[in-house]
Amino acid sequence: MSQPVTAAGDVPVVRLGDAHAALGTRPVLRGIDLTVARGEVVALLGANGSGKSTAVRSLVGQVPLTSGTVELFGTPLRRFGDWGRVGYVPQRSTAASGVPATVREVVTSGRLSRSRLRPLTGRDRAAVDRAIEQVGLADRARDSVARLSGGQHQRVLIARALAAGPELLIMDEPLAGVDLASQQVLADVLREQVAAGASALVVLHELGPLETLIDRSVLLRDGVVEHVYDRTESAAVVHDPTCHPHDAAPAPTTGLLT
Ligand SMILES: Nc1ncnc2c1ncn2[C@@H]1O[C@H](COP(=O)(O)OP(=O)(O)OP(=O)(O)O)[C@@H](O)[C@H]1O
Repeated sequence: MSQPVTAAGDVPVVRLGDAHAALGTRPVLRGIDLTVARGEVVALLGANGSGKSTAVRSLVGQVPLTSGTVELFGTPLRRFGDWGRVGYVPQRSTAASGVPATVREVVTSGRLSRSRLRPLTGRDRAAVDRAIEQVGLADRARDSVARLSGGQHQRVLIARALAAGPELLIMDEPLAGVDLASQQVLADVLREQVAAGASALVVLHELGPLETLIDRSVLLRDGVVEHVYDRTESAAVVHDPTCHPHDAAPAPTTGLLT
């Protein structure tokens, strides 16, 4: 299985090693190895139920591993506390809530990991404004999130993740059910973040406008890594009907694979 080549001493920003996890009694991750090198954008692909969300949720401590290791920036998760370095965009359906809050309030909550509960400074407020601008919602900052479209709501979640100035973005299906304009906003934001040195792990069903940004794609099937595709293969894998991650078809056997 190909893994990214990293210079000696260049610690991956994400490392899952032989990760096992269960939801209830059901084993969902069955020995996953996954790394994201510094500056890399990795897509996590796979059919519905293959374990993608569980894998990313294990990285942010929402699903405990039954065995194996999780490291962020070279630190085991249990000792990792520098959450300002990580921007997490959960699946929108799980993040939707009935709590009335404005766009600015939701995005500001993403800054708390940096402000560490002290009163917000001018710098904090500027970071929040910048994140809202990055996703093109400056004119909606005072609106209740309840009044936003699905795509706009997704942009709010992305801005919340950006507010802390993260070095690593972990995003769970950020394109799902989102209009094309919002998909393009995400692509532009991600390009900017990567140009500034950030890394990303993105759960996707389609690469869409993110296609040119993806360095590697990791395909999960039934809780294991089935294949890792490099940059050139990644675009083909989601376009090839024989290995579309939506399909529960057998392992791809086309010329894509090496
Ligand atoms: N709370 C739960 N208890 C038991 N099983 C669960 C629970 N939540 C999810 N599962 C099951 O765990 C498996 C993996 O779920 P997961 O959400 O990680 O998959 P996924 O690859 O992200 O799927 P999708 O593309 O549909 O979001 C699925 O079969 C799902 O039905």
